[in-house]
Amino acid sequence: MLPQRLFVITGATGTGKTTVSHYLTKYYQIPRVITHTTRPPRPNEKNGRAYYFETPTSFFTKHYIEYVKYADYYYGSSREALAAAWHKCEYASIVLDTKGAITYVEALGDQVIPLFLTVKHTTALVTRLAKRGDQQEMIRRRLASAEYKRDLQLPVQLARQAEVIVNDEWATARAQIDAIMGNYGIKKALC
Ligand SMILES: Nc1nc2c(ncn2[C@@H]2O[C@H](COP(=O)(O)OP(=O)(O)O)[C@@H](O)[C@H]2O)c(=O)[nH]1
Ligand SMILES: Nc1ncnc2c1ncn2[C@@H]1O[C@H](COP(=O)(O)OP(=O)(O)O)[C@@H](O)[C@H]1O
Repeated sequence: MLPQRLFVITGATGTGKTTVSHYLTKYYQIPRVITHTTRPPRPNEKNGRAYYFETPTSFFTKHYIEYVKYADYYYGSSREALAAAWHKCEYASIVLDTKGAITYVEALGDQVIPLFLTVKHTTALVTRLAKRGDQQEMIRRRLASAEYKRDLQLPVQLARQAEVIVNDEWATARAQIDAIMGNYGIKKALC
């Protein structure tokens, strides 16, 4: 049996984690582990696709590998969702904050391939979040949070394994992702 591997996509808000996850699904058929959150959906976010959207009560009825509080909302990833993604393909991806990414590296070791996303100038992030349709108050709270500031830096616990992707220009970031996939022998339309 082939080893199961997990691309853990992490980095600060707006750096392109969701974009990368969608790219891996669309062009490499790598399934994404869907996580749970108490955050309200943004425009175009559908329940069961972007997240499982939960109430503060329903959130705590699930079984989590880990969960975090990020800028006032809870987010958690379940063992069942990871198993479901690995059932489809020996590679899967998950989008996590850096705290969650560290938990996964500690739990799964070299099965985890962290992809740390960053940008050269954080001013670009504000524009991106507004363009994405995030409400102004949400952007303000998000950028003022300790979690946002923390996630701008690559944590030391991820440094050995992480691929750092500077996503200023999508064409450049995409080429780097294609090169990473190539290094793992992953071809387009893998599963
Ligand atoms: N630890 C952990 N982080 C999660 C989980 N689901 C989502 N996140 C992270 O929570 C943070 C906030 O997510 P979101 O509200 O969608 O904002 P975004 O980063 O602007 O797309 C991001 O860093 C996500 O990667 C989870 O199950 N566990
Ligand atoms: N290289 C890029 N240049 C400009 N806009 C981008 C780039 N990468 C992603 N975006 C856009 O920026 C917004 C935030 O990206 P997203 O993938 O949602 O980030 P995250 O999941 O890290 O919060 C989205 O509207 C996305 O389409």
